[in-house]
Amino acid sequence: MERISCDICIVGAGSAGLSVASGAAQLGADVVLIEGRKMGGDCLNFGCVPSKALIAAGKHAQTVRKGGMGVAPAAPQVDFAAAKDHVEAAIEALAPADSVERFEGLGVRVIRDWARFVSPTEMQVGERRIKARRFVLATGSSPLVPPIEGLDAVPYFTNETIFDLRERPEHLIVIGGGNIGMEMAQAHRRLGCKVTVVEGSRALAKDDPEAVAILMERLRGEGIEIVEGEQAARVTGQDGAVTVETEGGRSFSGSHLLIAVGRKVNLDRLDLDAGGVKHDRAIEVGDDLRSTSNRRVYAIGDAAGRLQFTHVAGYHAGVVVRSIVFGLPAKAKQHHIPWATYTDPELAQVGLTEAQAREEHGGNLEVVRAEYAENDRANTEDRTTGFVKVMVVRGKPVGATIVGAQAGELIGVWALAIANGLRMKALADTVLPYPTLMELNKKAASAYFSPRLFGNDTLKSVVGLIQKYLP
Ligand SMILES: Cc1cc2nc3c(=O)[nH]c(=O)nc-3n(C[C@H](O)[C@H](O)[C@H](O)COP(=O)(O)OP(=O)(O)OC[C@H]3O[C@@H](n4cnc5c(N)ncnc54)[C@H](O)[C@@H]3O)c2cc1C
Ligand SMILES: NC(=O)c1ccc[n+]([C@@H]2O[C@H](COP(=O)([O-])OP(=O)(O)OC[C@H]3O[C@@H](n4cnc5c(N)ncnc54)[C@H](O)[C@@H]3O)[C@@H](O)[C@H]2O)c1
Repeated sequence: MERISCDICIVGAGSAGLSVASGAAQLGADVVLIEGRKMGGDCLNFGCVPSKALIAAGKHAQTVRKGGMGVAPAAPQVDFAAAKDHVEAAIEALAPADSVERFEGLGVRVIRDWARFVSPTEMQVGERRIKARRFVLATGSSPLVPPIEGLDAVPYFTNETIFDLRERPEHLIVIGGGNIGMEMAQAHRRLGCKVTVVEGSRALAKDDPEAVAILMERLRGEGIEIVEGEQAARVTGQDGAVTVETEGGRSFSGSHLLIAVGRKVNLDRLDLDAGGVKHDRAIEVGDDLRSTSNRRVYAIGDAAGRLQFTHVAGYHAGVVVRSIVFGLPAKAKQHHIPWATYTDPELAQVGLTEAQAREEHGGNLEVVRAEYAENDRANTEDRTTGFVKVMVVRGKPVGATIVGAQAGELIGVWALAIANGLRMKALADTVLPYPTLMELNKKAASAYFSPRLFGNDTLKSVVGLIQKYLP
């Protein structure tokens, strides 16, 4: 058996693990990186990249279908397998950045196998025993397969298999109306499938209901059947013909089934008990992302059981690099983390929603808005659906919600403001190029000052005096 000693042993080469590996190795630490499946993890292979590529193909088809601005609408000729080639090409284009070669080039020792604890200070990886000063568990998550009656006997897809499907599903039934469910529903609909979403409570329930309502109207307008408040209880059928029955007694039939009901943290292979690492559904960590029971161990990304996004994985990586490599105190915060759902229109959030802000700040809250319908660029491009809504407390933004074109880009300004404690004045004072959608953000910031400026009688009296005496 080979024995390896290192400074940092990272388990999982997804967004979280790779970010720690590259940062720590480039700063001079001796790093071992272990990956049991595919380099790049979920985001590259089964998550963000393939989903955004498929969404882009759907958007293309929709542009043709919709026509407008003098261009005749036409039925798009969709080659579903070619759309999947595009998905594959996007993954291939990005894969070198996550490859063994790149990381070995940075001085990381990469081992392709599964890792498990054998003691609080050692992991076993195949025939190798690894002793490390610090372990970083970045094992990610997998699709949760719920205990729905009959599911074990019916063919179904998850995010790990749906992108390999090369024949267009006639009618895709999606169980779960979260981020995955709604993004995949619209992409498939636009590529020519019938789509039904069966959601147990409310679709996109973590987002602002007013913004979600606008998105739902568009999705339903495109012909997606979205059934809310219907928990899937039983499935029957075979290849090409599946039926979902709900607790409420309704049933929905289609040709293919996608399960998108949430995530399960990958802990099974780690033998956490042997490592003395406390866990429930995720690894138990404090805000420092350090195990509460084994101080050599950190958990980051999806494995930390907090918000599950690629940018959060990257952020966690920065926090632990600071702590492990420099020995400095570091904590992961959550109040400044944005997210976006890449439907059309996009939906994005950072900080508190309006409801959360009302609960937390009561009478101190002011909500300011800007409408896409009043933005010049949105009008020139016929993208007038949506709004920017900013929650402000004593001159500082505490949350922002955007639904509309490029919401995922526009939310960045509010993420910057909240992360850095900027005041609304900073945004109102910024000069932006005209005509841009970004001006929506400035308009919302200006809306905060308008009543203070233009509805201020004292100020008006002062202006009157100045005007009287100015030469
Ligand atoms: C369909 C879909 C779309 C998404 N879209 C977005 C998006 O647009 N934007 C966004 O921010 N987020 C998105 N996400 C979420 C994002 O993909 C995850 O938050 C992110 O990939 C988490 O990174 P991670 O490094 O924590 O885990 P992962 O990427 O899951 O990596 C963990 C790795 O650890 C390996 N591993 C596990 N156990 C062991 C072991 N014992 N030994 C060795 N290796 C092990 C796994 O094989 C895996 O490769 C999406 C997710 C899905 C499913
Ligand atoms: N754009 C993005 O950033 C993006 C995209 C996709 C996924 N993700 C990440 O992946 C995570 C997982 O996404 P997800 O959509 O699988 O989970 P989710 O938790 O966001 O949504 C799951 C939905 O399934 C519903 N549900 C659960 N059991 C059900 C049942 N039996 N019948 C009907 N409905 C049921 C829930 O009520 C919930 O609305 C997200 O939370 C996010 O962190 C991010």
